[in-house]
Amino acid sequence: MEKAIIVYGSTMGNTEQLATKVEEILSDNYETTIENVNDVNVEVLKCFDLIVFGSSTWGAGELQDDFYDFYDNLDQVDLSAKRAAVFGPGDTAYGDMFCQAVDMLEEKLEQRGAELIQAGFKWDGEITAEAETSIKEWAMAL
Ligand SMILES: Cc1cc2nc3c(=O)[nH]c(=O)nc-3n(C[C@H](O)[C@H](O)[C@H](O)COP(=O)(O)O)c2cc1C
Repeated sequence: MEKAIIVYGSTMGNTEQLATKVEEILSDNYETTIENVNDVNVEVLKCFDLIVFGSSTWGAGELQDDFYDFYDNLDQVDLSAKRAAVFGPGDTAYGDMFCQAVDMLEEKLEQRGAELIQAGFKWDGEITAEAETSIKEWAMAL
């Protein structure tokens, strides 16, 4: 069975909630690992076929705080031959900065050689039952 890792950063629990739904779906087809970004080193990514990052957007279009060191350290790993995808909640009240962390992580993954296999999942507002259904559908295509 192929291996998938979900690495998430979450200040108030919204991204974490989405991450658990992604894991629920991926565990049907992958041997899955789910990690808070605070508890994981970039080196571990080498062991997985599919890499999924989840980050909310904070400040003005910035990564979730816990993601910064990990994001910088991604420059040290070669992710070619890895498949990847990114998700995150945000708020369209932030205009052009809506879910910008998703875009930043996608860009970084591509720079490191990973293949983005699906457009990022961006959710506006509260994590409702509808949000959970939508992210599960997104995860089914991974
Ligand atoms: C101070 C503050 C700044 C935020 N900045 C942005 C932003 O630039 N873009 C965006 O899409 N959402 C922004 N948000 C919304 C959060 O991303 C959203 O509440 C998200 O669900 C939080 O997820 P988390 O609990 O996993 O951290 C901001 C929220 C706060 C409170």
